[in-house]
Amino acid sequence: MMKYDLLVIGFGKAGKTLAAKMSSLGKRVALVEKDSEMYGGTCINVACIPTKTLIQAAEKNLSFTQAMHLKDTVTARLRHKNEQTLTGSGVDLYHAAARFVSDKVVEIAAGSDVDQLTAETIVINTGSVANVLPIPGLTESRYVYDSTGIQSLSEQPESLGIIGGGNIGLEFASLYARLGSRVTVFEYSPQLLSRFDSDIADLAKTYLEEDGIHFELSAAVELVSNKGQGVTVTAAGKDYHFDALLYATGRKPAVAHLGLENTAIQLTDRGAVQVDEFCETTVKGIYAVGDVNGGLQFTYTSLDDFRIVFGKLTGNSSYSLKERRNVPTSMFINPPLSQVGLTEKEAQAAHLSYQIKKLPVASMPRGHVNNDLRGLYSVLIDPKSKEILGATLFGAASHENINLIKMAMDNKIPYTYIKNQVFTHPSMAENLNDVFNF
Ligand SMILES: Cc1cc2nc3c(=O)[nH]c(=O)nc-3n(C[C@H](O)[C@H](O)[C@H](O)COP(=O)(O)OP(=O)(O)OC[C@H]3O[C@@H](n4cnc5c(N)ncnc54)[C@H](O)[C@@H]3O)c2cc1C
Ligand SMILES: NC(=O)c1ccc[n+]([C@@H]2O[C@H](COP(=O)([O-])OP(=O)(O)OC[C@H]3O[C@@H](n4cnc5c(N)ncnc54)[C@H](O)[C@@H]3O)[C@@H](O)[C@H]2O)c1
Repeated sequence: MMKYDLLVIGFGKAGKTLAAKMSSLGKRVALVEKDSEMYGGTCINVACIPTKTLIQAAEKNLSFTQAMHLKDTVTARLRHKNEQTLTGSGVDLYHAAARFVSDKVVEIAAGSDVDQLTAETIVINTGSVANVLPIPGLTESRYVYDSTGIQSLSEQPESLGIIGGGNIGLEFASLYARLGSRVTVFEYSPQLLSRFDSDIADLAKTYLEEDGIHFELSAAVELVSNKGQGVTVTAAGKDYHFDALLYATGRKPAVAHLGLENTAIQLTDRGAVQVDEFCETTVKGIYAVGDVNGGLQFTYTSLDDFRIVFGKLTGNSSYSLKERRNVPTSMFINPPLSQVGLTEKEAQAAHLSYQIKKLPVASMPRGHVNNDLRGLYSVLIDPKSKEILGATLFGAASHENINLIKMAMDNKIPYTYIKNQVFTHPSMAENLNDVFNF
């Protein structure tokens, strides 16, 4: 049995970064990935990078075929680069499925080849998989896809149904509508984007509708079936016919087939690997990072899990999940919708004293240069401490500018600093002067 200092299961963001870094410090490191088409992990192969490449391509008016080709080129390039970086740093890469047979022994299987590895430190980084709701016909019907399947269609669907109006559902709705498909989104909740303040959520819905997307809210899909051509969705007794159907109703930690029942590793009641503030599981020396540990499901939070585990393994435990705060988000609809800290309704629910200011993109010079006046930047401050409580930026460049606000919040930089900061012109960022001008 091969013995390593560190064994990483899964080629995810946290795991691959940790593996390369520990190897560069002279440790013996192995990484096991079950699918060679997933070298580099979910983000670069079937998630963030391909979807944003497709969105960008659609915005440049590329055809469906051109957009798909560009996406395949980009992901293949990154997959190759990730493999080279990992093996180039001295990590032993195993193309095999990993499964625990005991706390510190992992069986790796590639076809009929089975081997065992052991390591002092083991890191589980197996990601997540799409939730499959128990809707009759969902898994049995043809032309039904999850977020991975919908990225490899050979032909553009003229009509696309989407179950779920969250991150994945709305990003694909926006993408396919821009490519020219007729899109209908079935969302269970009575309000779209219910996490956001209602003015922002309503504005986003209006823009998505202007792009041709149709919404069925409070929709409980009862049945998916194949009647004649394509796929049929039945909701509230009514049939809707599509060429293709995407389901995007959340993702759950990938723990199946990992053999955790052979270990003392506990799961949470939501099926994630239970971890402490250092991402350590209930077995000392075994860590779980990224989507599999039940935290926020973003590439950048997986990377932040790496920082925590790397610190712990190298004798610096000053940063942990307890210190993580103000995690920003960006949803890549058109224009992008970004958020950090509190929304107004959250500030109200917490009975905080706050002031809010909103600035429409239509009053921003760069909005006119872009010839895109859609959106609204909205910020919340504490009038006493002058600290920023939160921001929702809906409009061009929001996915960049939200990171500036996060930095100010983390460092308790008062809003007055941004109000008076010198920004380049004409930029979207310069409008932070005005939106923070309380
Ligand atoms: C369509 C889509 C779009 C997204 N867009 C964004 C975005 O724009 N920005 C963002 O920050 N996040 C986005 N996300 C979320 C983001 O992709 C994930 O949070 C992130 O990739 C999770 O990374 P991870 O480190 O948990 O592991 P992953 O990157 O998921 O890696 C896990 C790896 O483990 C492998 N594996 C699983 N089981 C085994 C086993 N038993 N043995 C060996 N290998 C195994 C898998 O094959 C996989 O390669 C998106 C997700 C999806 C689905
Ligand atoms: N830009 C980004 O950062 C980005 C993009 C895509 C995905 N992601 C990550 O991937 C995760 C998973 O994305 P997701 O969109 O699958 O999950 P999600 O939690 O964002 O959205 C799921 C949606 O499905 C709805 N839903 C649940 N059951 C339903 C039903 N029976 N019928 C109709 N609608 C139903 C929910 O109300 C919700 O709106 C996200 O939480 C996010 O962390 C991030």
